[in-house]
Amino acid sequence: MLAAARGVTKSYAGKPALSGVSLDIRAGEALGLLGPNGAGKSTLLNLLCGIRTPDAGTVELFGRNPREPAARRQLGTTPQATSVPPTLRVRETVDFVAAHYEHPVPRTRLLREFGLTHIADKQCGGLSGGQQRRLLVALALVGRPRLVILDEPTTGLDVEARENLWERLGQYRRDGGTLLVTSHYLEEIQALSGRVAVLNNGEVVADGTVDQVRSRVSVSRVSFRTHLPPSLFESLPESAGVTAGGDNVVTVLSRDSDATVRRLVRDNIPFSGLEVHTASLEEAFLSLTHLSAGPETRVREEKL
Ligand SMILES: Nc1ncnc2c1ncn2[C@@H]1O[C@H](COP(=O)(O)OP(=O)(O)OP(=O)(O)O)[C@@H](O)[C@H]1O
Repeated sequence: MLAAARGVTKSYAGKPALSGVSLDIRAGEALGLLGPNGAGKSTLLNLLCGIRTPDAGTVELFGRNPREPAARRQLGTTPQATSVPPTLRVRETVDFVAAHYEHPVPRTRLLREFGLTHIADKQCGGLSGGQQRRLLVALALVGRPRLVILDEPTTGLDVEARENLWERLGQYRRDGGTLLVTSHYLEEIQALSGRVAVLNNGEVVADGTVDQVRSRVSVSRVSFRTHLPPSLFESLPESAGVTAGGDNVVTVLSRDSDATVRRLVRDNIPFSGLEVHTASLEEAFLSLTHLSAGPETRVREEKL
């Protein structure tokens, strides 16, 4: 195990951000940490990186207290709020960070892998938000860390840059690296990781493979065509959200699709074109964190 939190509690001004959180990060895995805004993801990462200390419980990094510099030697990280030095050039910044490590990735290779070669001579302050983000992730990897912890690495990147970044992180993992990453883009986490932990209100509400998390909530999409108003179906006891599509198609995100179908028939609901599908990870996640009981748009949003 490379890092762990055990029964960790952390409050800010008396308001709990984490309440008894336990999480192990095992060698070689990619763990996606998911959760709505304010769930406690950044707080947990900051504890694991030694930026903050827990009020109760213990945090370990490579078997040590993450506050010890020696514990962080094999850690690569990009906290959410980090910025690059505005007057240094990209290549100078890479060289500066690389100088802290015994066997850094050669600068030209790192810049090439992250698509930064053409801006090597630019001052960091003149980079776009997306270029800065890419540079920060490159810097997290320059020291060939055994564990990389990234807080929302793809925020502000366009689709192509996001894909490139995940490809690069996938390569890091195939090379034997361990990755802990938060993201609001569930599809990305799904593609990258074998394991997902879901945080909500400072507690781990699910932890397992993508399939396990999905089966734990076993949410299905029950779609059918009807002239009745979609809002009518929000009150179904097993409903975790309703969306209305074109052509009078209503989709109920159901925790028990059999019960939903039985109810439609029993209540003589006029419907046609019934389809039942397993929900996406995103929908399962929404159901877990009870967000989906709200307006229908929430179910459709790609970004949580
Ligand atoms: N420095 C701080 N001072 C006071 N409260 C804080 C501080 N940092 C976080 N919090 C609070 O702790 C809770 C958890 O915040 P945290 O940033 O860990 O969540 P998060 O899951 O990372 O959210 P996001 O996805 O928005 O980054 C929130 O209620 C937040 O307002």
